[in-house]
Amino acid sequence: MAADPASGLRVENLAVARGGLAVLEGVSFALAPGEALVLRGPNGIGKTTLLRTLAGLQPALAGEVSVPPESIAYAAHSDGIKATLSVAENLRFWAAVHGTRDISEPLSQMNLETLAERPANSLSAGQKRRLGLARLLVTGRPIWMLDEPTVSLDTDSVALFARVIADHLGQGGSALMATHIDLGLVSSRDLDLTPYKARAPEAGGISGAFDEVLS
Ligand SMILES: Nc1ncnc2c1ncn2[C@@H]1O[C@H](COP(=O)(O)OP(=O)(O)OP(=O)(O)O)[C@@H](O)[C@H]1O
Repeated sequence: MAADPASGLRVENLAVARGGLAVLEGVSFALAPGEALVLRGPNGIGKTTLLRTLAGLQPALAGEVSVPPESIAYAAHSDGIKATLSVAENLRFWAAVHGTRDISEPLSQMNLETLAERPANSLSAGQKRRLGLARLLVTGRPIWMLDEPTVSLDTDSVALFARVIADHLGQGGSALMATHIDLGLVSSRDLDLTPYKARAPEAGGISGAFDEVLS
């Protein structure tokens, strides 16, 4: 049986793949309630792939994850926004899906009150990003996974976002983030994924045969 999400997230010996090829192998870490962990590593190392796997959007090649995807709220680049619904309708939709609370607090926390009746497809990139982050608040899920959450956000919105994360951590939530900026969170740690880069397939395998055709 899966562990209680309140006891945090443990990942052991995880291997993940993209496009049919192993990207990361042997990834192990723990994320305690109240803690933020920032994934680091060069472009293409597998930060997004790791987040997608933990969120249950794709299967792992190997390894153990201590909590089910239902404990995790994932915010990706595309944010899951319904373009033809208004900001408020988007949040009401997600609140209904997750059986959670009123949307007024998330609207105010992400500074979206004056945009509540605007169709989502008329928002700027940064405003869309704020709506995607407000969605996290209505999920009521304890573990947030965020892929470059501050892209397109202006300085004030980054500060707003950092406050929302700090509140979430203060309430016993946790956050796993791929971000290149320093959010100034007191309790955050870094996890460099570079040492977990999967070994290249053996020469003579499919890619080896492909090289021979090209040469
Ligand atoms: N749809 C796809 N099909 C095949 N390969 C993919 C696909 N998306 C990503 N990849 C490859 O998978 C590997 C891991 O990509 P991923 O997006 O997880 O890296 P990342 O660390 O998040 O990168 P970045 O810092 O650039 O966002 C890369 O080599 C990438 O080229």
